[in-house]
Amino acid sequence: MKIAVAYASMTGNTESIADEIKSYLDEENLDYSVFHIPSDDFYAFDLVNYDVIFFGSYTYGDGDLPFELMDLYDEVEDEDLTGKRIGLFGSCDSFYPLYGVALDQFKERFEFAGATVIGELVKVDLDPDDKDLELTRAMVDEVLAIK
Ligand SMILES: Cc1cc2nc3c(=O)[nH]c(=O)nc-3n(C[C@H](O)[C@H](O)[C@H](O)COP(=O)(O)O)c2cc1C
Repeated sequence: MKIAVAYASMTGNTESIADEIKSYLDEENLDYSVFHIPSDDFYAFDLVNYDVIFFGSYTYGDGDLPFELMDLYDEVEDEDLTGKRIGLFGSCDSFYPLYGVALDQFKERFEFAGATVIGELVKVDLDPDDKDLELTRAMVDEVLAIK
């Protein structure tokens, strides 16, 4: 099973969730590749190389996608992601009316491309607390179907 953890994070909160996913995968002795977009190149066509993708996005602007994920979002439409299992996570801020909607948009787009988005969307209000990290691990369990 090939696993990727791919995410964008401007101020580090989404990265903290990604770090929890990485720790958990390490504990389970699972191999994975990590992409912090845009420092690491990761395009829509890279998704097809993985069976499982943990994909992280914060929400920006007025319920917008992060700028660095916009091309990927557009190009997912052209990929066939049938059979891919995806878990979505990201930091948001409940101060904003459009709370974490980037994740809803990615869910819709990944499903359009044939992928299965599994478990709850892990929307975290700013930096993750212990409860958020528990929910993150529960999402990973569901996506991997390991527990
Ligand atoms: C200019 C600006 C606009 C934002 N707009 C939203 C928004 O519409 N909805 C939301 O849930 N969060 C919004 N946020 C909050 C970010 O998603 C939040 O700060 C998050 O923790 C950033 O994640 P990161 O640390 O991984 O970069 C906004 C933040 C900024 C600075």
